[in-house]
Amino acid sequence: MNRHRVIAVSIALAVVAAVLPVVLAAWLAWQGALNAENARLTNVAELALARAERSFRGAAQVLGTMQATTLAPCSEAHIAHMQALTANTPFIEEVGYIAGGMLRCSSWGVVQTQVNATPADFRSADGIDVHTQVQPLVAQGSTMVALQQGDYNVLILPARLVDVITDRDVQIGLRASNGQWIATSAGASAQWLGEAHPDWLQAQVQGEGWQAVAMQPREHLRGALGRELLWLLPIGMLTAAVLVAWVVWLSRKRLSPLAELALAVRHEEFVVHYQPIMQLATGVCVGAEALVRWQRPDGTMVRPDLFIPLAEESGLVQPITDQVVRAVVRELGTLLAADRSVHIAVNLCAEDIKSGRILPVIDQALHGTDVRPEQLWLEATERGFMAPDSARQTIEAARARGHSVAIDDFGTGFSSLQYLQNLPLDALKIDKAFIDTLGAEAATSSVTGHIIDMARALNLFIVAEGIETQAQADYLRARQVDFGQGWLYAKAMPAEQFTAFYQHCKAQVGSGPAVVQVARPGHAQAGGGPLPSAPLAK
Ligand SMILES: Nc1nc2c(ncn2[C@@H]2O[C@H](COP(=O)(O)O[C@H]3[C@@H](O)[C@H](n4cnc5c(=O)[nH]c(N)nc54)O[C@@H]3COP(=O)(O)O)[C@@H](O)[C@H]2O)c(=O)[nH]1
Repeated sequence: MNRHRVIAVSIALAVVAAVLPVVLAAWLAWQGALNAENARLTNVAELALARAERSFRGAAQVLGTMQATTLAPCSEAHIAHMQALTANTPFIEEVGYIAGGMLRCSSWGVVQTQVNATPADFRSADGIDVHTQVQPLVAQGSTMVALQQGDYNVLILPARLVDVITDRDVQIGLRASNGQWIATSAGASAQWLGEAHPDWLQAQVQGEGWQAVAMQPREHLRGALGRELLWLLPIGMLTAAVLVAWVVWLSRKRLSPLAELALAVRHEEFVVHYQPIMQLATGVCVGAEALVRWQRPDGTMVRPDLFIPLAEESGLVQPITDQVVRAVVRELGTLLAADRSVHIAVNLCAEDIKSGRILPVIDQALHGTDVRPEQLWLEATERGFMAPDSARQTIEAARARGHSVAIDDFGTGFSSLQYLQNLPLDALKIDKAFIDTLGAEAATSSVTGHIIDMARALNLFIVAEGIETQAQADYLRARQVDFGQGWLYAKAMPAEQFTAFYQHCKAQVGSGPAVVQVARPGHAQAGGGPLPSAPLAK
């Protein structure tokens, strides 16, 4: 993913991270309010049902008591008994005695009135007939519910059945299991309660033979929603803030140079350019230095001095070196196999010189190819040789395989001449900074001569880096410096161009001797003896 896509995806994620928790909090608050109001409404319906069941139980007891009485019907004692039961049983308005289709007497006294012989609306489970719309014969007024068993009935004021303390606009209804409405709270109608109303919440509770219904306007939810939002919204906003911070942190991490470099390593976004190395005395091209470049997906090329330090710091330089080694064999394998006088110098990091990790990697890259180890030179800066014991082991192992080893950027680090003398190196590359001073009358220009003398004393091949002028080349040739590279000859170029450059050079001035020799003499003494894998005889 390129930078722009990462930024676009990060922005999209940040928006989602900011909005989603808040929307979720609002939805949870809505659900919480809905649940709370439904629970409240269910509670009201349960209370109404309990109250109705209590009333019916009381009425059934009264009916049972009256049927068991042996008092003479409508006698004073009989009427007094009905009055006492009416007074002592909550919810009951009247107890009546019916015989021969006439209400003979009731808790009000002797009546003797014809009773409408309408069939009961339903019969309860315990055999009591229930008439829901009864106009009392004695106490004229509101319609009552009449419960009748045998010769007795009791009248109940329906509103009392659902008389639960609740909000004013909560409406309650009670109906039998056959759907027959028995009672509704004040202001509510059975018909209205039986219909669906989208602006109202409804709760139903089923009892044994009865069902209580409670309804309230949805606008009640507003208060409950406000209460839920009060604690859920801050949590949602806090979560959103944490998520947005996390997305920002992730995207910054992903956009960090290190993350980009790690991705480049994973996607193998590196290309190798080759800067020709020339024999100064003859102008023969003897090989090239492999120099890595990072080619980003958008095509831009990143210079190694911009990412190699970070790669070294993070350890990513090792997989980069591996990719360079593989690229060299892949791109120049044919040239190297066809012409043994060509060598390619590969830059190693300090860690690889210390550990020797790179050697089996090179073995594997060369395996199955016709490229000889002698054609791969290994370069490392002075930093790589700071731990002389481990460096010595790696150099010896490399040389035993046939590679030549050079110290790169010589003079810019903290080389100790003592360990330099004791390391079995093949070549020394003089840093461009010293070549730049040649002919400039600078104080450091005299140092260049001393470096050349010292390298010669150690019997090392000398390679001068960054030759830009003919005067520099002339000076170096006069001082018998072996090889040179720099813009005077050529800049680093892709493999194909280098192959063409080499072939052209070879056609003009010929090639050097083979770097692969039949019997390779050992390094008699570090820094002193004959050089084993020299590309050209000294
Ligand atoms: N560990 C690894 N380091 C690597 C690898 N590839 C390169 N590098 C190191 O990166 C540094 C910068 O390299 P680069 O930008 O490629 O520059 C090289 C030459 O292009 C440049 N050069 C050569 N001749 C001239 C010249 O005449 N003038 C001029 N201004 N510049 C010139 O010098 C660099 C060569 O450096 P050196 O390696 O010291 O020979 C650099 O330190 C590379 O080492 C890699 O694969 N691994």
